[in-house]
Amino acid sequence: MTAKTSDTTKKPDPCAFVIFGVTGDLAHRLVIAALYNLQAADLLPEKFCVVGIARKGMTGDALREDLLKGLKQYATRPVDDAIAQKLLNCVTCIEADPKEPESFDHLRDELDRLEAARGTGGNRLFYLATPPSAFAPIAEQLGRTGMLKENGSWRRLVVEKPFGTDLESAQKLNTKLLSLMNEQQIYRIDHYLGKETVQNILVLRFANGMFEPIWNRNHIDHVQITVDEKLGVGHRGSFYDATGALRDMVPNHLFQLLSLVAMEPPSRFEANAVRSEKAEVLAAVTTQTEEEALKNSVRAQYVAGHVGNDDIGDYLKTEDVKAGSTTETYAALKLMIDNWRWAGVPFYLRTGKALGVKRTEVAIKFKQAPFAMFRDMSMDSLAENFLVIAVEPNEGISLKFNTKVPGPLVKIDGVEMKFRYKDYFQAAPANGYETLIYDCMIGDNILFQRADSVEAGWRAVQPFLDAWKKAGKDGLKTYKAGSEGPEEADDLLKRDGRSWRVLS
Ligand SMILES: NC(=O)C1=CN([C@@H]2O[C@H](COP(=O)(O)OP(=O)(O)OC[C@H]3O[C@@H](n4cnc5c(N)ncnc54)[C@H](OP(=O)(O)O)[C@@H]3O)[C@@H](O)[C@H]2O)C=CC1
Ligand SMILES: O=C1O[C@H](COP(=O)(O)O)[C@@H](O)[C@H](O)[C@H]1O
Repeated sequence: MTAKTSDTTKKPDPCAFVIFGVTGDLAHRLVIAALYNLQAADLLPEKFCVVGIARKGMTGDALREDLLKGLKQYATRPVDDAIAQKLLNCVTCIEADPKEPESFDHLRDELDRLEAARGTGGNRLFYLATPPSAFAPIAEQLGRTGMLKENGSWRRLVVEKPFGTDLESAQKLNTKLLSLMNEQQIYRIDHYLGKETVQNILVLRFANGMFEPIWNRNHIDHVQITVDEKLGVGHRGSFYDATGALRDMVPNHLFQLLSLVAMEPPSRFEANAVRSEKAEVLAAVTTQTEEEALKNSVRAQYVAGHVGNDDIGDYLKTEDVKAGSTTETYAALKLMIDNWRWAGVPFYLRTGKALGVKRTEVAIKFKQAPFAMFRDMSMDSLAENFLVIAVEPNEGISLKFNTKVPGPLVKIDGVEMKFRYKDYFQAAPANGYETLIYDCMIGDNILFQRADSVEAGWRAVQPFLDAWKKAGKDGLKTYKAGSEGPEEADDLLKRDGRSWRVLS
C-alpha cells in the first residue's frame, strides 16, 4: 500500500554550519549522519560549509577523516562515496576555546574569510554540541564578538539538551541567551521532535475529524506515556549519576509527548501558535506539594540482571557512579492537568533504563461502555479501549476494541486494528536530526522548544526533584535489570483501579 504525500520542500539559504564540540560523540554519531542524509536528499544549500570547532589539536584533514569514520559507522543507510565526499569537501576545522576569548576574535575573522571564499553570504547556524556547561560561555563569546548580530543575514543558535538541570538553572540560561539574541534565533533541540511518530501526533489529532470530539475528559479515562529502554547506563556513569531518569527524560522527551497529546488545537500550523499551545498545557500541569509529589511518584535503581543475552550489573557498581548514590534509573509519575479538557484525567508517565523491552508509546485509555448490556457479560470481562501511538519500535497506531466472536453464542473478545508505517511508506532511514537541522536552516522553529515551555517543564517536575532530594534513600526502590520495572510502579495505578497497558 502507498500513501499520498504532498512535497513542499525548499532548499535552505546559503549558510555556514558551525559545530562546537565537533570532536564529540553527538557530532560523529548523529549530526554528520543527518547532514549526509540531507546531502543525499539534495536538501543542503547550494553554497554551504561545515565549520567544526575544536578547542585544540585538530586539523581539517584529521577532522574530515574522523567524520568519515563516524559516518561509515553510524550512517542510517549504505554510504555512497560521491555523496560523502561532496559533504566532506565542505568541512573545515577552526580552533576556538571559550576560555580563551581572543580565539573567538580569530574565529570571527576566519569565518568572514571562509564565507567570502565559499559565497555563503553571512548566514550562520551555530550548533552547540558541547557539554551543557559550555553553552553559556560559548554564547557569550559569540555575542561579544558580534557574531550573533543579524545584519541582513541570519544568525541562529542550536542548543542541545539538557537545557538546565532544574527550574532555576534553566531560567538562568534563558536569561543569559536572551540577553545576547532574540528568541527567534534560539533553537532548543529535543530529538523526540525529530521523530516521525512524534510529529504525527498533531496530524492524527488535527487532520482527522473523528478523534477531537472524544479527545477530552468526557471520553478519556487516563493517558499512559512510557519510554522504556533496554540499555543500561553503560559508560555514561558520570553524566547519568548527576542527572537521573527524571531529569534526563521527563521535562524534555516525555513532556514533548504529553504536550502534543494534551494541547489545544492551534489556529494555524505555525511555530508561535503551536508553541504557545504547548507551553499553555505544560503550564497547566498541576504543581504538586512535595508531599503530593512523593505520593504520586516512584523512583528506583536497577540491580543486576539480564537484558536479552546481556548481563547487566548493579547500577551502583557502574563506573563513575558514586558509592551509595541515590540517583534513580527509573521514574514513574502521576500528573494532572488543570484545565477544562483534562480535569480529573490522570497522566501516568514512566521511563527507565535496563528494562526487559524497548518501548516508547502513548496509550490513551477510553472510558468503558456505560453498562453491561450483553447477557452474562460483566464490564470487567471486556477489553479496555486503548488507542496506542507506538513511537518506537513497530512505529504505528493501533486501536483495541471489543468484537463478537463468530458463532451462535454472544461471546466478546478484544481485537486490535493496526496501522504500521512500514506497510504504507518507504521512507529513507533517518536518525531524526535531519528534520531538525533542515528546519533550522530554513528558519522554522516549530519543532524546537521555546523558553516558556522549557521552564514550564522544569516547574512541573521541580517538586519531585526537591522531594526526592530530601528523601534521599528513603523510598528509593530497586528493580531487576531485564524486568518491567519496580512493582511499586504498578501500585501507582492499582490504587486508582487502573493498570499499565500490557504489550499485546
Ligand atoms: N551523544 C548523544 O547521543 C547525545 C548528546 N546530547 C547532548 O549533546 C551535547 C554533546 O554531547 P556529546 O557529543 O555526547 O559529548 P562529548 O563529551 O562526546 O563531546 C563534546 C565535545 O565538546 C567539546 N568540549 C568539551 N568541553 C568543552 C568546553 N568546556 N568548551 C567547549 N567545548 C568543549 C569537546 O571537544 P574538544 O575537546 O575537541 O573541544 C568534546 O569532544 C551534550 O550537551 C549532550 O547532552 C544530546 C542527545 C544525545
Ligand atoms: O536524550 C536522551 O535520550 C535517549 C533515549 O532516546 P531514544 O530516541 O532512544 O528514545 C536516552 O537513552 C538518553 O539517556 C537521553 O539522554
